[in-house]
Amino acid sequence: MPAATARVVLIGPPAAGKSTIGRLLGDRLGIPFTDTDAMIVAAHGPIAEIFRTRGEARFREIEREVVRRALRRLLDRPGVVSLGGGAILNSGTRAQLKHPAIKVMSIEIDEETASARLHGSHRPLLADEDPVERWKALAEERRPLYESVATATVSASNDPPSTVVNRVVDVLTGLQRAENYAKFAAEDEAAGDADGGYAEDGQRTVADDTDADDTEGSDEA
Ligand SMILES: Nc1ncnc2c1ncn2[C@@H]1O[C@H](COP(=O)(O)OP(=O)(O)O)[C@@H](O)[C@H]1O
Ligand SMILES: O=C(O)C1=C[C@@H](OP(=O)(O)O)[C@@H](O)[C@H](O)C1
Ligand SMILES: [Mg+2]
Repeated sequence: MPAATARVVLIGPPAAGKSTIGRLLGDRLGIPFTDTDAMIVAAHGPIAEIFRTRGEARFREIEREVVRRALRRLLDRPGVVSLGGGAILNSGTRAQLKHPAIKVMSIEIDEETASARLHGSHRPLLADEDPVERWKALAEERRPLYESVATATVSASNDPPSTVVNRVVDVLTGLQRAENYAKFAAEDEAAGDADGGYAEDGQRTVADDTDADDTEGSDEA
């Protein structure tokens, strides 16, 4: 995955590991990491406090502004941005996430994993008698929104953060390869190479050092 072009956003329900995985991914790729909740806390104080004194609607307004800036900056330079679980509730945020330069990784966990991670959680939306039930309802309700903006989905249940990061890097590498191939094919087409580099019998006619030895009739065979 060439870090120079990586623009990655992590979305998903609370406790999926967006903040944890995002930080490790930024380190791995050597590009800046931004956690929009941390930016909110730095500017406005603890999230639970914002919910308590100003209400969820005001929190969502503050969140939208912070996310808008973080995603704009992501277009100026590579980076990893972890959003809060509810950021995708905003249609403007969802529209920004549709930018083709941005890869949106939806981090998924199952109910058992969430249950193991929610003990002692300070998330105001899960400060309920039954936080796991509340989490399930939130995750289910938001699922269509996560799916509507996700470039790919990565499972984070039952695996340590390092494994999840590897999985994200693998997905990003695959996406990059597909993009490079599409670019190559488009350039090839534009250059007027009507057979796309293949002869009628399917043999590659463009020089390619990776499979030269496998070519039937090759001098080296
Ligand atoms: N893959 C993982 N395996 C085990 N624990 C994890 C993993 N990812 C995150 N955690 C833990 O789960 C909790 C929630 O992680 P966090 O990164 O804050 O999630 P999010 O930002 O999605 O709400 C934290 O205590 C974190 O240390
Ligand atoms: O799901 C949500 O609506 C929220 C998730 C939290 O972030 P994490 O998803 O990082 O826990 C935080 O933004 C706030 O408590 C609201
Ligand atoms: Mg987080």
